[in-house]
Amino acid sequence: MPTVRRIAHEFLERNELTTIFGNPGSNELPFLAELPDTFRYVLGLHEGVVLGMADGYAQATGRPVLVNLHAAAGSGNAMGALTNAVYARSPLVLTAGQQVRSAIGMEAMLANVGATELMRPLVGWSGEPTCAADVPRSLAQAVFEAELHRRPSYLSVPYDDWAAELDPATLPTVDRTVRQGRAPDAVQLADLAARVEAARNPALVFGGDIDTAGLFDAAVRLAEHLALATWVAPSPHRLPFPNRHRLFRGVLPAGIGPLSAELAGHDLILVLGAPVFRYHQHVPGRYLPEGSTLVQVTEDASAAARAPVGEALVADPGVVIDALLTRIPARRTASGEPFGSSPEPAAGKNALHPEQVFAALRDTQPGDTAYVVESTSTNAAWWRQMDLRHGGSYFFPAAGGLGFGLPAAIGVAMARPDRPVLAVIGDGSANYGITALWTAARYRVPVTFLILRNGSYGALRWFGDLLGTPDVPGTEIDGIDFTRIAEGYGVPAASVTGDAELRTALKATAEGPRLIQIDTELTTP
Ligand SMILES: Cc1ncc(Cn2c(C)c(CCOP(=O)(O)OP(=O)(O)O)sc2=O)c(N)n1
Ligand SMILES: [Ca+2]
Repeated sequence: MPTVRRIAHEFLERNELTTIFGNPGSNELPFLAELPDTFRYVLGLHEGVVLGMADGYAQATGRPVLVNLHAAAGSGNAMGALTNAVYARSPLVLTAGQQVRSAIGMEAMLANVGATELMRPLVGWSGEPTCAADVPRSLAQAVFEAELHRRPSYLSVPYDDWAAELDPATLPTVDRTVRQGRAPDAVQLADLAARVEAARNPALVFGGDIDTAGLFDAAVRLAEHLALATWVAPSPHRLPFPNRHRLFRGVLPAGIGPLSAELAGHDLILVLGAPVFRYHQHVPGRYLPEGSTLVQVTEDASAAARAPVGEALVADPGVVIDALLTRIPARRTASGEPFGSSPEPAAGKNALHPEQVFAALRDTQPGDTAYVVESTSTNAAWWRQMDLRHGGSYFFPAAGGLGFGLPAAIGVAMARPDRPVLAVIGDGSANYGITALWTAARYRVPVTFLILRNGSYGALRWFGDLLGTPDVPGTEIDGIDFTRIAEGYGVPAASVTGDAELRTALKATAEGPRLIQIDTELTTP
């Protein structure tokens, strides 16, 4: 009779979960034994890195991804990175080994006490089978829960279950398929189209889910068809619309009052694929401008339920975009070049200004480069200088949890070997996932890691001023040499100064991973 392990491997293979991101302990070895050759195990040296790589991979493929962690200690290490995956709506399937059932209550070593509660409220579903015979079904449920709700799930399995033999005839079927469709009905679509048509001055706001769902080009078609001013929702973890498009008006500010002021004059605000909204620094004010109404279209029922303002339609934004394109006559106005150009970059005094660094990226990197960005004081400079015109071009930690950038860049590069991948990482952020450099070297992942070294937690210096606490400790991190750290992990590295040296380094090609360190001037986000 087949073992639980073999049935589980067969289920995972059938559902294309054959890349496992993990860091093992003794509890996990019985699951990892006898892995079929079709599986690929990607080792990360810290569970935060494991989770970040899986998040990048899941975002770049759009598919559920298997993660294998070591009991409570490994699961706990992954929780920071897990907050990003939750808000990126990445369908991760977290599995962790557990002590044998009879040793959990006595809290023997490596017992994951309260395992199903450990990862809540972050995961959507969490389970630990009550017997070996329920492991295959539980694994299937963990996969389908993650895929249906686009929220990580967590499965804890006692390590002696995997070798148990089962009679397949007695098993709940694990070759099920589970699909969902969220198409609004004809009346809902007609109502929405009528509201957009009747609006005097509607505005579009696209969120990161538009890019995750592969709707970047559809968003451009809708904006151009309706000739509407278009924003990106605040705190974007993905770019859903070309940031140099003539209809693009910017990333909305992440304060309640400033966001509302930015949309003044628009009587209908149509939000597609975003929560309403991912505010950040608390700047109170009206949620909407006087006389404005808001309609949110999202697949994320929880985001719809928790919004503080507006109406929501829980539906596939792609279906709604298609419906608006067919139901509303085109309003094409100005023709000509749809894209504008970037302004002259601000110049640094003692080191390069981040705008100069980003202008160098724009001028030297291929147009389809996928950028993984985690440099928290340079967002304004980034959007002023970059010219991103393709879907899947921008990834940022969705919950602002640092340690995403280095690992996620590896995950994106593994998922998309057809696209160049470049990580733009602050010298603060780099330390939270630095062990990812070993994985990049070990698997020869062709990523360029660009470290912006301003010697500080720049964003916190800005927040300190904003919050009236300018003299707080713990924001200076000068003196770190990432080239020597990178070399220690096996990644070739160079430190460059000045624009010309940076451009020369960026134009060079590399077979595997490489790190470039550049000193930059401290700026405000
Ligand atoms: C896991 C984690 N720890 C701490 C923080 C707090 N934090 C920290 C420490 C920031 C500074 C990041 O510094 P950096 O060098 O990466 O980028 P800048 O200098 O451009 O801000 S921004 C921020 O929110 C965080 N977001 N996530
Ligand atoms: Ca910094």
